[in-house]
Amino acid sequence: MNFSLSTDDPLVIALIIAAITIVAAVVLLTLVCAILLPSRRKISKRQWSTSHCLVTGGSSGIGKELVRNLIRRGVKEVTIVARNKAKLSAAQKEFTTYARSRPNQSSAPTTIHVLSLDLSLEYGVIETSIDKHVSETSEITNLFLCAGSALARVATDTPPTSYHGMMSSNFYTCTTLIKILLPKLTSNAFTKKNPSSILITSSAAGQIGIYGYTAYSASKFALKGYSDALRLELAGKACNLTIAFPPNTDTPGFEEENKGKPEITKYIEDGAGLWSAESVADGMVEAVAEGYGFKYFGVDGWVLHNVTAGMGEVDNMTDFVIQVFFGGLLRFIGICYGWMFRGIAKKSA
Ligand SMILES: CCCCCCCCCCCCCCCC(=O)[C@@H](N)CO
Repeated sequence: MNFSLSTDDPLVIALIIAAITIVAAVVLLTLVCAILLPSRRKISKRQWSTSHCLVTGGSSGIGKELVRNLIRRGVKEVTIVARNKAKLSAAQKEFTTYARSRPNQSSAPTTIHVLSLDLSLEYGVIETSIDKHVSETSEITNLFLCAGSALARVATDTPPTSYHGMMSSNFYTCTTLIKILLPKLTSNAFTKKNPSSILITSSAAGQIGIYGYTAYSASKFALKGYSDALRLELAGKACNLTIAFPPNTDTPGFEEENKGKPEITKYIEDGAGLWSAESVADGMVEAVAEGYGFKYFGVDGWVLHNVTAGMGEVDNMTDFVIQVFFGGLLRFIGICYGWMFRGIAKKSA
């Protein structure tokens, strides 16, 4: 048979048309996304040097490492918000020394403010305290919400009040501060070249319901729903919103939550590894500096992020291509993991 005869074959012609259609669709969709995708607003080095960062939960764990990271970036002022006065003044002392000893200083050492405040108090009390602090220092330009805690219990072992407790420590701490500071963070003082920023700390357990995290997962999922809705309010405003989904992180809080944690929970979450607070904090600040909407950690985090994309905003071109063209494959992997987790839970039932 010669060549011209085989291209006459209707099957070959159909295949060629199909291939051209698929390639054209991929190119067209990607092009449309490239045009419609809003450009990321980065925070420049110069801008950090004029910023006042407020960090909740900044006296311990990820929040504390995040403060250290901000000092290294040469931010102008940091306010650490936490409950424990003794821990706060210890952190203030430690960080003031650290700020002064920071090598290669191109800007003045960071000023460390502390604000002792129980973020589970009534809204009015918190608002008064924050307003007073701002008037005594300067306007907040970057908000880092790292306060939170974890309870690892199955539903039958979770006291009813612990659901309120988890929402109060992980969710309301964020919504309250954003309510207070959002008008200023979205004011005309900020521009596309000089944006303000908000970081919300969810968890990998805010992307996937993990055995033994009934109350905790719920509070971290709440942050995802909240931030998806809030992101739309920020359209056209020069305020970046980043939500982070860290895996297990080596902190005092993690040691605390491990007491009484079900073995199955430990087994499942161990799969994503144990990260240092320093690397998680650095990843989060870097994501904020780069203007990313979502921050995940490691390969598991990457898969979880793309498989749970749902109706959330698309962050960048890579995510667009992965989610649109490989979403089905990732979902299949997710289903297989689900079967595995179900098997683990069933065996110990
Ligand atoms: C589709 C396939 C994806 C597969 C990967 C699944 C692995 C799941 C591991 C998740 C680890 C979650 C840790 C959260 C820990 C946490 O937030 C608390 N310890 C708080 O301190």
